[in-house]
Amino acid sequence: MSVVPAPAWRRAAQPQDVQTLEPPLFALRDLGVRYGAVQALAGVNLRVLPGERVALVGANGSGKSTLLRVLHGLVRPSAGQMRRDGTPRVAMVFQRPFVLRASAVSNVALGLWLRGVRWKQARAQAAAALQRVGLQDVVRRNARTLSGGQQQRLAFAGAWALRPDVLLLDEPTASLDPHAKREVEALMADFAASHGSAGPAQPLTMVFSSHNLGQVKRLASRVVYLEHGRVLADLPVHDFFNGPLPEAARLFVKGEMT
Ligand SMILES: Nc1ncnc2c1ncn2[C@@H]1O[C@H](COP(=O)(O)OP(=O)(O)OP(=O)(O)O)[C@@H](O)[C@H]1O
Repeated sequence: MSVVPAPAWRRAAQPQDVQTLEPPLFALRDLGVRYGAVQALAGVNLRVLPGERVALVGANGSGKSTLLRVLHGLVRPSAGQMRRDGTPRVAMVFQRPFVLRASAVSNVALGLWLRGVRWKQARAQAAAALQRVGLQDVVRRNARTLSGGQQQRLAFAGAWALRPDVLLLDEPTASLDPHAKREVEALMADFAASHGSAGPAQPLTMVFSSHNLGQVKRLASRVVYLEHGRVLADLPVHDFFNGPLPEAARLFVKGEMT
């Protein structure tokens, strides 16, 4: 009798199959999240390793934002558990970043000040972060008057100023025009090639949600496909786009690519 190997996506969905010497930054086991009657995540098993660039894909309402919020610690699981290795610094860029009616530099500095950095130092770090994202010419502009793309870069500066080990991005280019999209994507690639708070030996880890599968192909090292709060496929990016997929994921990819 010949033994037919399980499809790659089925094997990859089993966390015990992931062999690595490195401890995962995040290890989620049978994790579930409920918002009242809504089961936003169910039975999620996921390990995120240092330096990975994980893309979360799936239809609206499949649980991508919730998963990012769990990783950030903003949403508590209602079932299962999440383990974190050590205390990585985690920063998140939200889908609709909140922008204060204040200068760009004050917007970024405020995030640092709220974490205990003195105001003068916070402003200096904020200015450096704005430079990092190419906003050095609008440091003193009222942030509300910045374009959509600039406001998104402002949000990136806010995250960058925290010197994160893990960067979580919720549909970072969703509402941007093509030019701004390209700029923000270039920034994501640039950040992905950076390192965490411990220096060059510690590559930055990125987890982002996206409906833009071209972007996923360009930026991700691994793709997690969610449907109705469950992980249906968890594959290296090449396998996700070239290998066999569960039917629902295959149809999703086909639909999003057209
Ligand atoms: N605060 C909340 N209260 C109640 N239900 C919520 C809340 N946040 C999310 N949900 C529900 O949980 C499910 C998962 O939502 P989530 O925002 O995580 O999905 P998503 O994949 O990020 O969607 P999108 O692509 O539209 O951003 C959806 O059914 C959503 O309506």
